[in-house]
Amino acid sequence: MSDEFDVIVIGGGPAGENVAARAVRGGLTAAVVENRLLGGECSYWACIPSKALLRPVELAAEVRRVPGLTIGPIEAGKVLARRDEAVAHYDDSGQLRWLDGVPATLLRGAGRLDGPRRVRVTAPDGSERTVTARHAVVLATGSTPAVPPVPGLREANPWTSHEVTAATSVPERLAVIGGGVVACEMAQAMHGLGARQTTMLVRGDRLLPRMEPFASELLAASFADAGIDVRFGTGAVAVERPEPGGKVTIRLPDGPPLEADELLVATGRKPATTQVGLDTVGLEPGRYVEVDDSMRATGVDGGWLYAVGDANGRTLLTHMGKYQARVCGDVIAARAKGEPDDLPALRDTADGRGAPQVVFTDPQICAVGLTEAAAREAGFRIRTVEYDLGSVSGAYLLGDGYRGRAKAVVDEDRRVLLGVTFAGPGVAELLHAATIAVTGEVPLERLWHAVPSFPTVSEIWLRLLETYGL
Ligand SMILES: Cc1cc2nc3c(=O)[nH]c(=O)nc-3n(C[C@H](O)[C@H](O)[C@H](O)COP(=O)(O)OP(=O)(O)OC[C@H]3O[C@@H](n4cnc5c(N)ncnc54)[C@H](O)[C@@H]3O)c2cc1C
Ligand SMILES: NC(=O)c1ccc[n+]([C@@H]2O[C@H](COP(=O)([O-])OP(=O)(O)OC[C@H]3O[C@@H](n4cnc5c(N)ncnc54)[C@H](O)[C@@H]3O)[C@@H](O)[C@H]2O)c1
Repeated sequence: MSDEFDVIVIGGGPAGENVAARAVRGGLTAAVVENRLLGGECSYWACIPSKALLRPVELAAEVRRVPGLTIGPIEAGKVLARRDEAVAHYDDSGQLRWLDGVPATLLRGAGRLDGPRRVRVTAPDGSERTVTARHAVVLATGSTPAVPPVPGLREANPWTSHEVTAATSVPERLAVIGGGVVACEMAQAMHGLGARQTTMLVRGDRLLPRMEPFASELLAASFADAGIDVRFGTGAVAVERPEPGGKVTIRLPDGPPLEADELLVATGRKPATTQVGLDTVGLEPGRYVEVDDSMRATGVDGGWLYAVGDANGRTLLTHMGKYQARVCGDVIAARAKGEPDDLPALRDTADGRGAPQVVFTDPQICAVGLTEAAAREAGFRIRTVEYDLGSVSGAYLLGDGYRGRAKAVVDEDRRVLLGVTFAGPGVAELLHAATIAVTGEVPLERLWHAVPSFPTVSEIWLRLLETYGL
């Protein structure tokens, strides 16, 4: 096997895989170094299993809202079995076949930079080899869960996103530290699959603090209805678990301690860049790798190092990592061939403006662009419009007691949308229309002619524009 490739990608998650595919499409050779499973965190311990666990919970809630249908308890065992199928039983041979077809080479093992354009790969059997990149090395090593320094927490061996998405049973009593996306999605999944007591310890005053406040409120109301105990302004001050895998006691700032059978820590991520040899190329290990809009790492002589996906910290979402990967693979190919490297498609212009995101809870929460607070902070002259989604015929027909809301943030100087947020059952598929409107900076007067079909939830677009005054 060759020891030289045009491009070497360290990390075979969704971002890394896509860099390799685009570079090969551009006429280059590529190798992907992966030390666990090709497909990355997203395929086995994040997006895919979490959504497989949430789907029946969401569907059961939808069915319960429609009179005339009855539904029994969810059979957690069957849901966990379907999750196992969704993660291909933690076997990446399907992904390998895909990579072979690209075609690109898999180097199974841990990759580490070893000076400019060199990567040392330690195979699972401990053997080592050094491979060289003719044009570029791309770091796509992702991120790992951050565990806060609470006394006793690490020793208690809590669940992180990794363990909860791979759970083989549902704990009777689950405690969750955090109020972000992982905490909300996984608290709902475990509660819906049968946890008898689910308690969330949220240090702030609302769930999903980066979303519009109304979305946080709707979600909190839904959790309260479902019997999830959400406690704001609190957190763990100490954790005890005398028996490995046994009962956990969580000491709180005040009041009696909380007892649980399992504890999930969902307090954000840290970059997986401590063990990748950043020090050999003049960068500081353990930090997000700062990149320019062509995904090239800043501060590295020769401009041969790139970073995509979670590893650069721009936006920790699969679709954004894959978008960056397309930019990166294409720009590397253009530069290698001496072609223009500054075309619009060769720059990341979507990060930093409020990337589209769907939180797959019930209600679903999704948003793109700027929230009202972010737009004000950025100095825009704005007006906001809100509308009750339950008053839209298409939403009403989805089920009784449909609760949802939408909000648009309008740039008053240009009369275009800066951001849109939807909260409600089944709103995820509304988001891409908003993404097109915001990214395309479609004038409201033009948007008026995009007529939504009756009776769909998309009629919310008409109602928002009417509320604005069109
Ligand atoms: C529970 C959960 C649910 C999520 N749900 C969603 C969702 O619904 N939608 C969404 O858009 N995002 C979601 N995310 C975020 C998403 O998982 C990440 O943004 C995405 O996985 C990042 O992709 P990546 O390719 O950058 O990194 P990863 O997917 O983390 O892949 C990195 C790969 O690099 C490998 N690697 C690391 N170091 C080395 C090394 N030294 N040598 C060789 N290989 C190495 C790892 O083994 C891994 O396979 C979720 C995250 C979590 C935790
Ligand atoms: N559906 C999706 O798109 C999806 C699903 C899951 C995860 N993700 C992505 O994965 C990433 C990680 O998710 P996450 O939920 O772990 O992170 P997050 O940043 O969304 O939320 C972390 C939460 O933990 C809190 N927190 C931080 N430190 C704490 C501490 N010491 N004590 C108590 N609380 C603390 C924060 O205030 C925040 O509310 C996010 O960027 C998210 O976008 C996306």
